Amino acid sequence: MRPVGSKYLLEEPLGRGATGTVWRARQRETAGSEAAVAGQPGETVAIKVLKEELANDPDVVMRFLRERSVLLRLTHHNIVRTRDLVVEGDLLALVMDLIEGPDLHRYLRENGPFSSVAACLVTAQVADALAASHADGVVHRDLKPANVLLTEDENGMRPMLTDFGIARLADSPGLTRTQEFVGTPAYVAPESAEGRPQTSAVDIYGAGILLYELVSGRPPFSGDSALAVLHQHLAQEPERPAGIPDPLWTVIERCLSKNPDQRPSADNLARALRTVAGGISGSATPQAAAAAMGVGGLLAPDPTPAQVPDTGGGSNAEPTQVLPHSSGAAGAAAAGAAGAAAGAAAAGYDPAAETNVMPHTGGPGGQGVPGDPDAAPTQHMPPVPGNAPDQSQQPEGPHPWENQMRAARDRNEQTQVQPVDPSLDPLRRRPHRRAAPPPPPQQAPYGQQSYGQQQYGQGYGQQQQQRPPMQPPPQPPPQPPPQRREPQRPPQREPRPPREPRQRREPRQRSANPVKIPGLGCLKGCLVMILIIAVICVLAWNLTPLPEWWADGKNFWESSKEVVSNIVDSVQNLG
Ligand SMILES: Nc1ncnc2c1ncn2[C@@H]1O[C@H](COP(=O)(O)OP(=O)(O)OP(=O)(O)O)[C@@H](O)[C@H]1O
Repeated sequence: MRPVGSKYLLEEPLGRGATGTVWRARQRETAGSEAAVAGQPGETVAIKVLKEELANDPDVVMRFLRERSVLLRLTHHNIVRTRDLVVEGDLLALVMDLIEGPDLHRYLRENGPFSSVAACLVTAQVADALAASHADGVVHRDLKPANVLLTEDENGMRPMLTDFGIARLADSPGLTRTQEFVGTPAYVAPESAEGRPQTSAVDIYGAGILLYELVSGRPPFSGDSALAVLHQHLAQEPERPAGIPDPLWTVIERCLSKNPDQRPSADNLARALRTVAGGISGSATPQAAAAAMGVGGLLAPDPTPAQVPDTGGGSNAEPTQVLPHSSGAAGAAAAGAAGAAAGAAAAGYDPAAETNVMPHTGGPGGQGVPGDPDAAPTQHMPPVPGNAPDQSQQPEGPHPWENQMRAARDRNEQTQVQPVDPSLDPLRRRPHRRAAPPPPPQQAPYGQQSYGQQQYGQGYGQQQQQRPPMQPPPQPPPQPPPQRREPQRPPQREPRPPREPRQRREPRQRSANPVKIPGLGCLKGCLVMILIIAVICVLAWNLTPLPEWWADGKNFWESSKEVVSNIVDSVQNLG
């Protein structure tokens, strides 16, 4: 069993995705006040340990720390709760509630498609989770059956949406340096595939695909390669599976609109699906059936969808929305690319596979490059020539956070999760970023307002999971006796006021001439100048008639000695 921080022990792997491995783990001791759920010793939890390449990416680390309060406060009846975020040396991990049931992908594989009514009711709960997160400004961006876990409660099967924040953590400039984006081809919205501005409507598209898959057993678009699938998202209408009631098909079609503005809000989707479920069930009343037939009127879009900045999708003011994204290829490029690149990405492509790291729709003839052996279905594709982001915007030199991480690693820190002061966010000043990151989420709401109180005081109130109020954060808990740590840390000092960030200094230029001019304070220069003067004097003495005029033909050394002894005599006489 491997410890994670001082608080958790990894027991056995539950599964592996493109962004990390999920472990069943046990709480070793109660977590400190920095965790959303302190937990009890012996309690079982699920821990997602992020892949090394993510954990080593300073941008991911920065976002991990900065967004911890967003992730920790995202609580809903249908969202797997994130209990804690752990940073320890090279390791980044999310501690979650352990859900014992299967995920929807596995459930579908083992049990086949759902009835139309069941599919509506399951997707309605997923839409509830999306409505809550969108209201908080969080866009999931990787909605798919594998990210919906099923648990049983007194009301039957309850879907729980997980992996919130993973896409946003993984979608790092460090990764997008290679002009890739994170997503799963079968569930990627057209605007994401094309690199157009993204909003919470991408999640509605994902919900539409999920709903389609629940009733038909397969996603609407599939193909031999990732690009072939992306092409269909962009250009092809979904085929209507046999036996789907009209109102349900209306909902699916609206969710799968190519135009994000025509997709319903998550709230409206949930309401519409419940109306459809009520109207198509065997025991439906005529009124319920009529209401279901009029479902189109319930599918109003979100007038203020949560934005995904840096995709061109919104302002940078919202801390919860920063999802940097590299620019992508035009739809036409994708369409043209699909066929040509089909062979490149064909091998091993599974439309329902785990999150893929995908290019922004590669250009014609794109060749696959070796993928990550840890995540076999992950597909890396080359960038489109001419669509590569401006190289001048690439970061140069070490990332400011590298120093902080290195310092943390050198101290061999255990479970240090620190809130980040917005004024200290070094990325705000990074020249390569187009958009300054927004201020980090406020610490104040901890313990003051539960998520449900903030967003759904009345509506979904009874569905909210109330988190126990938290202690005011920043005083770190006393450290456990160090196992590997060398010297004892000094006692906690008063927190310092935020310092003005230092400008990065240009590396010092060495002069082409290593000898400084005398008079500018350089001893070496003085000595060299004295030497030069002495050489000039010797040359002048030997090559000019100076000795005849001045010293009756004596050589340089004799006359020099005479001059020096005269000076010494004069000084002594003066004394
Ligand atoms: N909180 C949890 N409790 C129990 N099992 C979980 C939990 N979270 C994830 N799992 C399981 O762990 C496995 C891997 O999860 P992970 O999220 O890494 O997979 P994935 O969604 O395919 O990956 P990715 O989103 O990175 O592509 C899945 O089978 C999932 O069912």
